[in-house]
Amino acid sequence: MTVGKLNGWPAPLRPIVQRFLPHTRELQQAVKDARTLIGGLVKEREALKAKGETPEYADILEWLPQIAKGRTYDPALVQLALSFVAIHTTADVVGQLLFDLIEHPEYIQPLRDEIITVLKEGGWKKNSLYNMKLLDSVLKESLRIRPINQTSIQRIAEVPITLSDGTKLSRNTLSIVPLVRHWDAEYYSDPDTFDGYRFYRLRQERGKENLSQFVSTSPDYLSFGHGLHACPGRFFASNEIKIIMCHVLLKYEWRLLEGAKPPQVLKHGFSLVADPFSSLEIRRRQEEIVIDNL
Ligand code: HEM
Repeated sequence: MTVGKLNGWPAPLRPIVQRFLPHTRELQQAVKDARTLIGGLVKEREALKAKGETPEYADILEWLPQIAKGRTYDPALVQLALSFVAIHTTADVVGQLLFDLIEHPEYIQPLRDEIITVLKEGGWKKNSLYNMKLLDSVLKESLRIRPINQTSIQRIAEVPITLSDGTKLSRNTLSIVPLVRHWDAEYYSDPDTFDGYRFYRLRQERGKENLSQFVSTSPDYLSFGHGLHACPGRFFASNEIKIIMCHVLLKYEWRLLEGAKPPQVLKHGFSLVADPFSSLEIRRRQEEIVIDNL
């Protein structure tokens, strides 16, 4: 939003305007707060290490020095950037899925049945999440039809390069890869129709099991990018979203407020955002099995 507001100003004025816009001032304050919090944590750890104590932390603050290999970095900015790419994406995917299931309630009972069967058999194990194949398929279909961005891959050529089709890119050229295949009948039959079983069926086909999972990427499915820089957080996101949906599906029912307009995807630049203006009514239901303590 803030970038959008700033881009409304001519480029030479932006360094000046950014000091006065309420949105940018708020963000600058958030960065300051993050530096105080994270800087404090870094100092605390340094003090412990100086005393000879070597507690083990498995987090980005500990990994950063190894990754940086001597380059300078701001731990607060790294943490903020990571939180941004990890949280808003996951939350948006869950939000969109709730809307999709309102539009396609026929998937709700089969999804509940699958969750109950799998969790009864295997409990909360990673393998159980793998076995939620309909949930995996519904999620993948939701993110196929409505990815979080129309262009998942964006790159700047650091050196002049000629692509395999002969296209020449000069240094500093920005290239983007649009997700057009997601909506192309050559790659997906009836591409505009939400088919929650689409990838479930493909997983049954010999040789397509691995290609058709939520976390799989390919030139035909770019919601997580593809190749060397494909989203490394997608495995975590997949497990996280499935666990959230197990709780949501078994414990709640939801619908749009009476008379509300169907949710509209908000287009913001290349971003596609689950309708932030839509309100839902949510009601607790009696779950068939208690999943909290499995
Ligand atoms: C459903 C949720 C998510 C979606 C749809 C998503 C999508 C994406 C996309 C499209 C990219 C760009 C890939 C490219 O440039 O080729 C990306 C990169 C990245 N994502 Fe995610 N992401 C999600 C969740 C997460 C989570 C939970 C984390 C961290 C825990 C994460 C960490 C990252 C990082 C670090 C990159 C940069 C990778 C690189 O440049 O090498 N993402 N993600």
